[in-house]
Amino acid sequence: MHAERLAIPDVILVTPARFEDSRGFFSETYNQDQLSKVGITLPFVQDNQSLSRQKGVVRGLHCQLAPYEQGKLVRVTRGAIWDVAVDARTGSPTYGQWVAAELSAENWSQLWIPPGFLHGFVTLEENTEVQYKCTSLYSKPSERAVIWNCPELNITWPISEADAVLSDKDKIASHFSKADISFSYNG
Ligand SMILES: Cc1cn([C@H]2C[C@H](O)[C@@H](COP(=O)(O)OP(=O)(O)O[C@H]3O[C@@H](C)C(=O)[C@@H](O)[C@H]3O)O2)c(=O)[nH]c1=O
Repeated sequence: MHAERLAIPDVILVTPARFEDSRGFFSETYNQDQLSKVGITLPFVQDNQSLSRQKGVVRGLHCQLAPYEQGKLVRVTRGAIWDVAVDARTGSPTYGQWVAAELSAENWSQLWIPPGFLHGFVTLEENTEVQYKCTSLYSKPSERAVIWNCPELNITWPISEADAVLSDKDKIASHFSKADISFSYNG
């Protein structure tokens, strides 16, 4: 497994080894021991999967408030996404900043997004399947959303606004400063 800290160092791009042979490949897609060696130690309690039929589907930017804040380990098993994490931890030196990585069934990378971040992605291919492990259970009342193209965040998305396909909920999401989202930062 290869691990790389991104410009916000608490966000980690991990790429499990893939053993190819004439049949196809084998890969350990989750190994608690290897992840804990690179600092991903929180236990996961829920696995999610979504399918987006179109290219340009934007999901996000989402989070759940404390005590249901979620760390997420995101991967793609079909297609490709541009995956974005926004630091929403009050007091963090990178508060309000974002990082992104392309995750695909081909590059086999996974993005670790700790609790205290907003998460969102856009699909780069049709029929993209995203799977992610979460450190906290779903809590509908705790869900918050920030508009994907919030000018305060200035995220570089690889699609035009006209091509974005959003849920009704995500279309009317708030700006970052109006969303009333606050997470603690523990250094
Ligand atoms: C997130 C979630 C949704 N649901 C239900 C609620 C709703 O009826 C349906 C679709 O939910 P949404 O429209 O919120 O799905 P989606 O827009 O894919 O939301 C997801 O986006 C990405 C970016 C994340 O990071 C996730 O945590 C989650 O917020 O699924 C659950 O039952 N459990 C869950 O954990």
